[in-house]
Amino acid sequence: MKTRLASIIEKRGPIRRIGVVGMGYVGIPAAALFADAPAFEQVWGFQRDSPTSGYKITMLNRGESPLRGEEPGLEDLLKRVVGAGKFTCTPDFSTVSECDAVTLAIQTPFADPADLIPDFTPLIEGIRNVGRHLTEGTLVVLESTITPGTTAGMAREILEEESSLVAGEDFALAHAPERVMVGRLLRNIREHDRCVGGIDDASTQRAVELYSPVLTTGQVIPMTATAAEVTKTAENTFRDLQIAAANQLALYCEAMGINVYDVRAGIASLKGEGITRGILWPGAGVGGHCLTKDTYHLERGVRQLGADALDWPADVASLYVTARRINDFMPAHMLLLTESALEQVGKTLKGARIALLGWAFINDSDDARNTPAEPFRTAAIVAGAEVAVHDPWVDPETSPDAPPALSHDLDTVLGGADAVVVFAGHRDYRGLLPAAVKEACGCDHPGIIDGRNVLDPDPFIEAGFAYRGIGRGDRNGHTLKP
Ligand SMILES: NC(=O)C1=CN([C@@H]2O[C@H](COP(=O)(O)OP(=O)(O)OC[C@H]3O[C@@H](n4cnc5c(N)ncnc54)[C@H](O)[C@@H]3O)[C@@H](O)[C@H]2O)C=CC1
Ligand SMILES: CC(=O)N[C@@H]1[C@@H](OP(=O)(O)OP(=O)(O)OC[C@H]2O[C@@H](n3ccc(=O)[nH]c3=O)[C@H](O)[C@@H]2O)O[C@H](C(=O)O)[C@@H](O)[C@@H]1O
Repeated sequence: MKTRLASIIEKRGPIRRIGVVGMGYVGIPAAALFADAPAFEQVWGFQRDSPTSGYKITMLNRGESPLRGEEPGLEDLLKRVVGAGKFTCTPDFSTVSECDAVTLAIQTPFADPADLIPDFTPLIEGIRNVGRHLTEGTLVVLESTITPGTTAGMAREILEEESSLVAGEDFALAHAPERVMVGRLLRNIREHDRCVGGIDDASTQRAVELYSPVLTTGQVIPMTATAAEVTKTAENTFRDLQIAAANQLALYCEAMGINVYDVRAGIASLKGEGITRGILWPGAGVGGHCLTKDTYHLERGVRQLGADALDWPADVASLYVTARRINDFMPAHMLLLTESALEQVGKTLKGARIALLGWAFINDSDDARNTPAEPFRTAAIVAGAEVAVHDPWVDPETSPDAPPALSHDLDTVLGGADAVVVFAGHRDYRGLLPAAVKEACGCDHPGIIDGRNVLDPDPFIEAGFAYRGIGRGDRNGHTLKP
C-alpha cells in the first residue's frame, strides 16, 4: 500500500530544483555539486544577509568562493555553474516554494564551551524560514551535525508549525550528515559514502534520490534519521576516543621512561587475519569544531532519547566523556613539560618568555577553531610567563581565532625565548635546526618541548637544549649537555 507521501512525491516527479541553506564550508561545495549534476536544473543558495556573512551572496553570484584556505576545484566549479545560470545565491527564502528539495548546512556551535549546550539559534531560524515557504511533496534534509533526535523532534515540530503540513505525509524529512574535511571538500563529498536517514521509508528514498547523482566512488547508505544522527556524532566520538587512548599511552610511557612511538609501531605491526590496532597519534591536544563537540551531542542524545532505557554500570563515567577529559588535559601536560624543561636550566614559568610554534588546530592549515594552543597560552600567562606565538598559516588580520600578537616571523618569536614549544605539526617546524634555534633564542640552554613529534630529540640535547616530548619517556630525563 503506497503511503500518502509516496503518492504525492510520485505526482511531483523527479527532483529538479534544489535549495541549500547556509553558504559555508559545507553548503557551498554541496550546492555547487548539485548544480553541476545534469540530473538537476536549478540550485539556489540561501544565505542570510548577516553583518558577518552577507558579503558571501555577492561573491558567490560572481562565481567566487568566500571560503578561506585552498579548496581544489571549487572556484572553477562555482564559475562554471554560475556562468551556466544553474546556481544563484539569495537571501530571499520565498524561493523555497519552488524547490523540490531543501538542505540545511547551518553552523551548530556551542553557546558557551563551558556548558556544552549547542546553540541551535541559527539552525532554528533557518528551519523556520524553510517551513514558512514549504510546499507539498518537498524533501527537507538537515546536514548540520546535530544532537540525535533533532530531525524527528525539534526540526519536525518547527517545520509542521510553520507550514501547517505534516511530516511523513505532506513532505519528506531526513538527515544526511557531512563528513568533509577542510581542504578537500569537493573530493570528500564525491568520494565518501553518504549516510542518509529519513523519518520514514519514503523520506529516506527521496533523500537517496537527491544525493546519488553527486557521488562518484561514494555509496549512499540508507538508514533512519536518528541512526544517521548517531552515526555522525559517534564516528567523531570514536576518533576522539582513539586519540585519547594514544594520549593515555603516551602519558604512561613518559612515566615509565620509554618511547611511545616505539610502542605504537610495535602495536601497529600486528596485522592480518582481520586483526588491526588502528592506533592514532598522541599529541598536544585535540582542536577543531567537530571532535571537541560531537561527543557531547551523542551524550545529550542518549539522555534525551534513552535515559530511562539505558543500562550502564553504576558510578562509571562515560568512556567517551572521559576521553574528552584526557584530550583536554594534554595542553596542561604540555605546560608541565615546559615547566620541567625550564627547571632543568634553573628557570621558572614565572618571568620566562615562551615561543609557541603552531596556533592552528591541525597541521598545515589556517583553521584555528578551538585550538589546544589557546588553553596552554592562557595557563602559561597566568603562571607568569610571556608567550609569543608563531604560525605561518594563520592570518592575524583575518582569522577570527588568531591570538593577540601572532607573528609570521619565526626569528622574532624565537628572540629571547627561554623555551620553544611546538603545538602544531606544521611542515615548517620539521626542519628546525638546533644551532639556528639556539642562536635565535640567544641563550645557552633553551627548553624545547615537542607536542607533535616533529623533532629528533638527540641533536637538540647534544646542542645543550632541555628537551621534552609528548610520549618520549626515553629522553625526557636526559642530562643537560654543556
Ligand atoms: N566545516 C566542516 O569541515 C564540517 C562541518 N560540519 C557541520 O556542518 C554544519 C555547518 O558547518 P560549516 O559549513 O562549517 O559552518 P559555516 O559557519 O562555515 O557556514 C554556515 C553558514 O550558514 C549561514 N547561516 C547561519 N544561519 C543562517 C540562517 N538562519 N539562514 C541562512 N543562512 C544562515 C552562515 O552565515 C554561514 O554562511 C555544522 O553543523 C558543522 O558541525 C560537518 C562536517 C564537516
Ligand atoms: C571521523 C573523522 O575522521 N572526522 C574528521 C574530523 O576532522 P577534523 O577537521 O576535526 O580533523 P582531525 O584530523 O579529526 O583532527 C582533530 C584534532 O585531533 C588531533 N589529532 C588528530 C589525529 C591524531 O591521530 N591525533 C591528534 O591529536 C589534531 O591535531 C586536531 O587537533 O571531523 C570532521 C567533521 O565532522 O567536521 C570530519 O568531517 C572528518 O572526517
